[in-house]
Amino acid sequence: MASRVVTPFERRKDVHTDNLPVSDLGLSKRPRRNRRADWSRRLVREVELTANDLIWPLFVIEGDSEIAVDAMPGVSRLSIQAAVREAEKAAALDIPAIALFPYTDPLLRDELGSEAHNSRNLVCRATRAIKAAVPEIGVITDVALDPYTSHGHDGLMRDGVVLNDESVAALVEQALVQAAAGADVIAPSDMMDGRVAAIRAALDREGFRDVQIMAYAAKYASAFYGPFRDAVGSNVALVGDKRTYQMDPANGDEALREVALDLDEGADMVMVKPGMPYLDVVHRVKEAFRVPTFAYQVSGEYAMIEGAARQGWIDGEKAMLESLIAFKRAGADGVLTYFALRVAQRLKQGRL
Ligand SMILES: NCc1[nH]cc(CCC(=O)O)c1CC(=O)O
Ligand SMILES: [Mg+2]
Repeated sequence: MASRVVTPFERRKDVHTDNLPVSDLGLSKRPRRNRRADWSRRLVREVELTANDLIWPLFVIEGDSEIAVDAMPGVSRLSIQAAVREAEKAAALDIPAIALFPYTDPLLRDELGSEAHNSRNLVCRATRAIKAAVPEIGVITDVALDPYTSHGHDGLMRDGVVLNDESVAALVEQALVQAAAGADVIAPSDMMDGRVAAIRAALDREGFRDVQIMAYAAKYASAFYGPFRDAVGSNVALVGDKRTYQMDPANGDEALREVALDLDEGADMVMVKPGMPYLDVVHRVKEAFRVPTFAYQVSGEYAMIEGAARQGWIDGEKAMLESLIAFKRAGADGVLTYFALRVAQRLKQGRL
């Protein structure tokens, strides 16, 4: 992009500095030298954001109409046909992958989350339609029962307890129908122990050896998921909270243990979630394991930036870009972000 020649505000005639006393600290080291000109700032820049860093989460819903997500201005639940069109747009802008999340009809939700392993469910049909129309884009599907259970939890429940091993069996079935529908990447977001190994074994057994696993390895019990739960309708019913399986926000070392387990069990990529409040975790994971590491800028983070921007309280475009470059600086190889399309459009136009 051509950089315009502008008079630094220091040298503008209308800014009166005549009365300032001259002073010289005699410094030999002046970090500001590298920051004086746009060309120099670009030259010393350490990390860059490109379309290749982006994964775009999309919400899908049955029927033909788009339904706005109240707490995520600018985000809607899309029909399968609309999701196909958005996937086409994303591919044209070189976004490598999209991640699908369904709003399931409440009538299809039950105690067992049975709809999760219906091979004709919304996510499976959306995956088939997108892979048929836009084979070049990666499709990531979420493995967890919360969009399908009447109680809103990610696993199966008995006497108020979210069961681990029983849930893993259900998650394996869910992963298999997604892989059969053409998902390129299975992304377990449920935080049950041992689910990566179980899913890997089942995928291999059923002929899906090349289907990748992106593990939500360090997923925290977070208030920043609020708008997402509204979007997929899992908040209405949610009994209690998810602190018996999602991580305590106070823990960092534990994230390294979780990531080590998921890698050991066969995860191809790992994720830290949420994003911005957990950049230290992203950094530690990348430093410790040097594996493909992703961060999820979750719904509540999007809502904070976009909500404040729409009020005119912050510059939304700048806050969006700053938040995303921060993930790269922390060591993330990529970011799941609801801003993906907007950022990719800007990158294409060279407006960064
Ligand atoms: N297992 C479901 C799931 N997968 C992704 C998100 C959150 C994504 C977001 O907030 O954008 C959640 C919500 C939750 O765990 O309650
Ligand atoms: Mg784990």
